[in-house]
Amino acid sequence: MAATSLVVMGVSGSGKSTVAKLLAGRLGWPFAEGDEFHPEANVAKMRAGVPLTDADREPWLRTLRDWIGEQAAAGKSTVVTCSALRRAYRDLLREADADVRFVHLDGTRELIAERLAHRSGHFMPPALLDSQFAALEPLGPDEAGIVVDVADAPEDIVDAVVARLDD
Ligand SMILES: Nc1ncnc2c1ncn2[C@@H]1O[C@H](COP(=O)(O)OP(=O)(O)OP(=O)(O)O)[C@@H](O)[C@H]1O
Ligand SMILES: O=C(O)[C@H](O)[C@@H](O)[C@H](O)[C@H](O)CO
Repeated sequence: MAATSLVVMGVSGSGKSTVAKLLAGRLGWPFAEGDEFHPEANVAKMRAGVPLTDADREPWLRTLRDWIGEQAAAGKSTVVTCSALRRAYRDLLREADADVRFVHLDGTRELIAERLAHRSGHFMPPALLDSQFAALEPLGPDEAGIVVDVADAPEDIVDAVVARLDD
């Protein structure tokens, strides 16, 4: 049985880091913060308020895919944060030799903008939120994964994900 990788996805500020760290702790699975896999040029671009292009994201997605694959080859299931906004990005991550499933943190622009307005110490400017929603393609019915509501508390979201792991 292949190892699983749960990719916690959604727009900037949807709570990926918050939820994924809790989830990884609960499951005891290795965790990767997708933000840390960006080439320096991508971080500089986002910091400057410029949305990433498909070409910018491709090398980043490849390194994440490779990390998932390496862990799976060692028999380890993983939790990863990655915005994974477009289906093509998720297709790339699914190339990993693992059971790759997505957890979409779904919420309104209003709620997420409000949270971003109160977050400090992060390179991603709130002004990029509209571009994130513009790029977002929700999970298709044929894509393995679940959608959770970010209005719920992080612990409740983790409970919901764990409860559905055996689906
Ligand atoms: N379910 C939640 N309820 C209340 N506040 C939350 C919830 N999830 C996250 N937050 C808060 O919202 C802000 C954004 O969360 P977080 O940094 O985890 O998002 P992110 O998706 O990882 O963002 P980015 O993609 O920009 O790194 C943080 O200040 C966090 O504390
Ligand atoms: O695809 C993207 O535009 C990026 O991945 C962003 O979403 C950031 O990495 C992150 O979510 C912001 O901190």
